[in-house]
Amino acid sequence: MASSARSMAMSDLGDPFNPYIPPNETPEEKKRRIQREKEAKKHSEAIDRQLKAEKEEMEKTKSAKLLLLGSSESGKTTVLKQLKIIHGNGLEEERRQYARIVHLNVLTAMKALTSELESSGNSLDDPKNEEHLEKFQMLTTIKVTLNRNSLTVQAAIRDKKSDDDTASETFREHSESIQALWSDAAIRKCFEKASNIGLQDSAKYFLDHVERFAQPDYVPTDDDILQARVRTIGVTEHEFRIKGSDPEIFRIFDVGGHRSQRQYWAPYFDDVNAIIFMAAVSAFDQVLEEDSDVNRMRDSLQLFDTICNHPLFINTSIILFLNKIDILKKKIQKVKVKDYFEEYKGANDFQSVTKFFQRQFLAKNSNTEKHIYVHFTHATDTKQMRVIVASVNDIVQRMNLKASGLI
Ligand SMILES: Nc1nc2c(ncn2[C@@H]2O[C@H](COP(=O)(O)OP(=O)(O)OP(=O)(O)O)[C@@H](O)[C@H]2O)c(=O)[nH]1
Ligand SMILES: [Mg+2]
Repeated sequence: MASSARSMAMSDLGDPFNPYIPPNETPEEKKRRIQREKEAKKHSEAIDRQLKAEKEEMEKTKSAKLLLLGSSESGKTTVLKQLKIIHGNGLEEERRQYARIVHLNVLTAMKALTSELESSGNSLDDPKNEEHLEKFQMLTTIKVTLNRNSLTVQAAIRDKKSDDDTASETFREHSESIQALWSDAAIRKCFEKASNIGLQDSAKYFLDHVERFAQPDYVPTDDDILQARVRTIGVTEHEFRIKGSDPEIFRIFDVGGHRSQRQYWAPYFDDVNAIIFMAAVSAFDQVLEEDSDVNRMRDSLQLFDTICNHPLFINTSIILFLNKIDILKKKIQKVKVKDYFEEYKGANDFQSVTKFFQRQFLAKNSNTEKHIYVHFTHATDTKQMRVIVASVNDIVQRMNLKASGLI
């Protein structure tokens, strides 16, 4: 008897919902009591759930919603990566998955160069490199596979499970040939000449580091990830908490800028606090990948016109990032803006050219009340982006104070 009483007391101690058991409880009373306790627990859980939902809703209304918009390759996802470095948990989550994107980027860059060499009718400078060229040209047949792979890479980053390593295997099989070809003067000539052969802006960065990327234990650095290019498909949402700012939570939406992707933007146009519109100022002499009849800069200007004057964005502030200024600086030493924009009468120097493009964008805005903040950016440079991100944060906070009537 004594031992059973003790064992009962011990089991009571372990149950917080059962602090007291009436003595001489009949089985019927026990059943009712357990039923009551179950209901109390259910009720308390429902209250917890409601409180949690209210807290989430409150945080949502206290957060700032920002859209990253712009044409393809303008640098939207790069800015997002910088935000992860500056205000998030860094790039650890995607670091390993990026190895195959880096490998794919190298393959794609060399593919564009060898195709250009072929169509120009020129031959390699060093005949010893012929065997490497032949080996590389065999890749034509798997180009489709590589493109498909770039999409699965993006899916892999999202759901973090994919062991499809075709790109890395192909890269390692060809890394020696790529290095030999990249050192050939005829290939270098193709690189210097062509700005419209499908070469991504970071092609040189990737081709210069092939040896490091080919190491069996290669893990991408932050810079490798910032330079890597994978086209965004669909729209992705990212949340950042910036301590000490008001609001603290920033919800940032990164969209795909390719023309086929723009149809997916509209559902995200409600309750937007600010738009970061990105345009690559260096792209004035390039055409769209999706339509070789359209100049990239003119496409950006047209898109900016649509966004700026969109009925849902009448009062939405726009932060305009005129990006890739590092590439622009180099490019205008050789390429004349007036060859692509006949209306341009100024000098071909950085100050005059950037002023001209800034005016072109601002002229699209038909609402004089609307604020458009302009920044000249170099999105792959973390140091510069720290300063830019801080000033974007200032703008959003000022907007917030204004909205609350405090200023
Ligand atoms: N040199 C240089 N490269 C940049 C800069 N900004 C972005 N890039 C590179 O440009 C390429 C395209 O950048 P993304 O950020 O992927 O472009 P995106 O706007 O997200 O493109 P979509 O997803 O297709 O809409 C990447 O290889 C980046 O590393 C810049 O300011 N300077
Ligand atoms: Mg992107």
